[in-house]
Amino acid sequence: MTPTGLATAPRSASTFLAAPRRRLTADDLALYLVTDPVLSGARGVAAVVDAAVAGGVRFVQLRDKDADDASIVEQLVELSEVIAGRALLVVDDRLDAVVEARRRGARVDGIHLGQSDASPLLARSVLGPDAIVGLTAHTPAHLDAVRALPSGTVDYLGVGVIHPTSTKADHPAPLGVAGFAAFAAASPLPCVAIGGIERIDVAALRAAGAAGVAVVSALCAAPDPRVAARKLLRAWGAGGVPRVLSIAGSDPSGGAGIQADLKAIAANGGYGMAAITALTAQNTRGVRGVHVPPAEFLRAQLDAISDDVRIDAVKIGMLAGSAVIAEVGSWLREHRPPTVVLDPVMIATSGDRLLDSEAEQALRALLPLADLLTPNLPELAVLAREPAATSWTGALAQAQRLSAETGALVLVKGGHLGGDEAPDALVGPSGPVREYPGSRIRTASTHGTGCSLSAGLATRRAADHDWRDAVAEVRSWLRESIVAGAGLQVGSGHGPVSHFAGLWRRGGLDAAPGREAIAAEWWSSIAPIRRAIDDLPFLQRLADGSLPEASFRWYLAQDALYLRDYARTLAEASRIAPDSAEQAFWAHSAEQSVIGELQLHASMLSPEGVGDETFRADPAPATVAYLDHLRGAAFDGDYRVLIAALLPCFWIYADVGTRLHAQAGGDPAHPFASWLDEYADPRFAEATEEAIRIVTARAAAADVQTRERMRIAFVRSSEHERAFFAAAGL
Ligand SMILES: Nc1ncnc2c1ncn2[C@@H]1O[C@H](COP(=O)(O)OP(=O)(O)O)[C@@H](O)[C@H]1O
Ligand SMILES: Cc1ncc(COP(=O)(O)O)c(N)n1
Ligand SMILES: [Mg+2]
Repeated sequence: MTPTGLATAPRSASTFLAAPRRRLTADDLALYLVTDPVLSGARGVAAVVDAAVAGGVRFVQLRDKDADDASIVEQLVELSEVIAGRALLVVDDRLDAVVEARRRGARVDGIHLGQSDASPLLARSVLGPDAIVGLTAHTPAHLDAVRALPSGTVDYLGVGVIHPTSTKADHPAPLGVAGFAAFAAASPLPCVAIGGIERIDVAALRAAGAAGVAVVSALCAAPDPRVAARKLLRAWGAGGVPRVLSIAGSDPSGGAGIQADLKAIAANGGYGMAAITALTAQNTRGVRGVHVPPAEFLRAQLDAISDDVRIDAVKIGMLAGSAVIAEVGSWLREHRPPTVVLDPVMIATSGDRLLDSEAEQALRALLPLADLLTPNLPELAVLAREPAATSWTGALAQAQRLSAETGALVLVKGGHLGGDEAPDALVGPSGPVREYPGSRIRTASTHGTGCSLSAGLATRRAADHDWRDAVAEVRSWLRESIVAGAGLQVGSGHGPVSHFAGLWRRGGLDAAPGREAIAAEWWSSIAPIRRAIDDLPFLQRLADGSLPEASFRWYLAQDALYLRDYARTLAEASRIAPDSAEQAFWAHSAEQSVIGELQLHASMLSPEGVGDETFRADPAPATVAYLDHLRGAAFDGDYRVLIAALLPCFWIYADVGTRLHAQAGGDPAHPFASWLDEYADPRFAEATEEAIRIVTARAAAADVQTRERMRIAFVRSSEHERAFFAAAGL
């Protein structure tokens, strides 16, 4: 078969569409926010709603007893924009306001009625069969009245109060949890508990049969409603495995598209679902054909999922063409889950087109609906309508413009820059939020890396992680999976990554890589830095003895300044070490730096006696920068990050020292013999091995975020090592 382009198939006999839609999914009611203008304070109700919805609230009731109808309409219009389809919105009591807000284009899903408000029958007939109608109830007589209504008139009951509360004047006698349980058992409709509910009540109310808990002050008066919502949902038992939907194309070879996404979601701890936008006929060598089923059928897949399942995050991949984009956009506007990651797939790793060129404009319109975009450099350029960036700083600036234009965060992937580095950066409207340095892994197993990255990110974010941490964690997982990809032996082109490499190696999701694997990964992380150090003329001429004496003295004077404070950070590591063997090791290393290495420097700098010339030099910028980095790590207070920052001064010196010593041939007449001997000393090699053992053991025992922070501290120190040697100039 030859490439067919992006042909859309005609509606075939096997395509059927049946779509009875339900108003409420099982857990929309789990955490129900009732707004309060006073408790929301100066930040305002809209800000509280925005944060609470970001924290997982899926049901919002606007309640403002004092506002007039015009103000309620205004507020509904504003809240409907803020919510943007991420949650259902109803209003307390005001039927006319719903009608008017809807007329003005607001999405208002329904109404909540008190016993003395308009009748449920009237509300249902005015708002139509798809609207949500809720009713307050707390007595057996209320239940009898509900049973007398035609079925489908009321969707849920708000039942309370559970505890005495100040947010409802003249509330009835509190039911307590036991009273609620008795009421819910007799009710024909789902019952949401309301009234003075705090986090400690949530589990008991769920056990008592509640369909959800409605809260006012627990969210409106919370310092951060997003965090408060997360905690309440966790207490409800909803904080578990995130449900993640991939909307993407199929890759039958299993390396990219939905197949990669489902593996990436599972490997990162999520439950994966997939709605297929297009089928590709591809393998590791390229794409042979693309078949795009009718967009209405994609919509049927999406509706089938969202009618039944609470979706915590969506990852969007291959969209093929504008019809699919329009369908995804319209679905997203109605059901926007709390997390949306959009990987603007345009061209496959093999170079084949996965998006019609005329669909680029339509894709741009979709971007504001995403929370995070993950373009590679060519895709970034297309979206920004600019030529492709040729430098990393250029790419960051381009990403900043795209973020400002779309309101989404942008993860720029430096993979397409070429060279030894494969950095990524998280960029917001005011510039980079965090950069993630990383060396390029030499491998052909990169098919589906972009798909896997974006699906992993949606999952980690939905599991309650900060975007910055989510990126660090997913990168660490993906790098391990890329390294292991070749071992799968799938295909002869760009092979897939091994999504479960970490799991298979150790037989558990939380298991950390072993010490040796960490040492190997970190050492390979700094391969380009080590190569750059080896290429410095300063070190080459130190080895062959041709380095001018003055350059060497300059270097020694800086190194003396460095060692004095390096010894102090070693002592700090000793001070905060959690066990006495490590405490002794760092204390001994501090002592060695002062009495061993520093005395050598002093004797070479001022042969007359210690102290004379040793610390006279002005510290060079590279010296200051390196020491600031170490002191920053010490100040940060995490022992593990501090010792990771201290490690390159052992490891790189032992490595460079041994090789220079070998090059110099152990010649006692060599002008720099005593310096070369010091760092090639077997005792220094032993100390280095011990330092590597201690640091990598701590890394293996650390959580994945700390491990990544350790690795980054290690890479930064290594870069300071290079800059320090380079500063000696020539
Ligand atoms: N050879 C590699 N070494 C290290 N990281 C890589 C390599 N190839 C891709 N990555 C990482 O995989 C992720 C996906 O990037 P990339 O392959 O550039 O995206 P895409 O597949 O969309 O072109 C990025 O985090 C990137 O840094
Ligand atoms: C169905 C499908 N979707 C996406 C990609 C892009 O893959 P990559 O992650 O390598 O950019 C692909 N090759 N096939
Ligand atoms: Mg890609």
